[in-house]
Amino acid sequence: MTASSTPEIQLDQISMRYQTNSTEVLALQDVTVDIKKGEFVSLLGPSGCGKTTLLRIMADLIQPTNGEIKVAGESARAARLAQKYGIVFQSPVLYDWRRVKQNINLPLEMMGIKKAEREERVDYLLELVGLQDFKNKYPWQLSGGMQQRVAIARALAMEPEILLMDEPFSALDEFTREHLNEELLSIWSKVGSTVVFVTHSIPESIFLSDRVFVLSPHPGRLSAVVDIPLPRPRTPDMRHSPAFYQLISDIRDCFEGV
Ligand SMILES: Nc1ncnc2c1ncn2[C@@H]1O[C@H](COP(=O)(O)OP(=O)(O)OP(=O)(O)O)[C@@H](O)[C@H]1O
Repeated sequence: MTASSTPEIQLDQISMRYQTNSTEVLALQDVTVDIKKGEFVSLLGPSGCGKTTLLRIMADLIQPTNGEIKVAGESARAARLAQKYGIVFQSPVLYDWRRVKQNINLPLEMMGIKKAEREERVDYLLELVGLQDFKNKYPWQLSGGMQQRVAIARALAMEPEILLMDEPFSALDEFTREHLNEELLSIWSKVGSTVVFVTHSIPESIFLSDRVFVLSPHPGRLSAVVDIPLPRPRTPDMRHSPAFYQLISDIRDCFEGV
């Protein structure tokens, strides 16, 4: 999978100020960056540095106080209305009374897609996330990692151009998380979406991304953009390579002194 040079998401001087009764929080200040079509980028930073805020601005769930965002040359609102986004949250938001296949089917039903096409697409998605044998189970019968795979399949149902993921694996154990990182890359190589992935894990951001956007807190600023030149496909052994350790060290250095 290679990213094209066309900017898919353009953030220009984005600032976000939250107003509560007594206080004001400057959550983001002057974030300017382009994300290319087909690129996999991570937003990395400590708790409270504005990662979720930035993702929500990209998704058109909240409006920035200042600055402009363009998605494929149009507003984020136009992109949302054109169903360009798939979103995966930290905890999988699944309907417990619907079977796995019905959860994945939901956005397709809502869009009025014909039954035969829906069935074909759900089968493809189940295969993509490796859950064919579990399609008739209910979410509560699945492990946390499997539930998150259902959420990913559902987010991909409308074939979104852009997949926005907010710490999707942070509640999972280390083994499951690393395994799902590999699966996510395999899925991404097949669907070709642009991915924006929020994490506070340095190794996770390196393993997944083409570029890592390092955010520093109070106020949230883009303090560095780090290229990850590791070859693709990424393999588990890369996590133990000198190049990987060097990138961890480089990114740690970005946090020093901020
Ligand atoms: N709705 C809100 N009202 C007021 N302040 C908010 C609101 N949402 C976020 N904030 C504040 O904005 C800052 C950035 O929050 P945000 O959730 O974007 O950070 P984050 O990097 O995603 O954190 P975490 O890793 O803990 O999820 C924080 O100081 C937070 O308290």
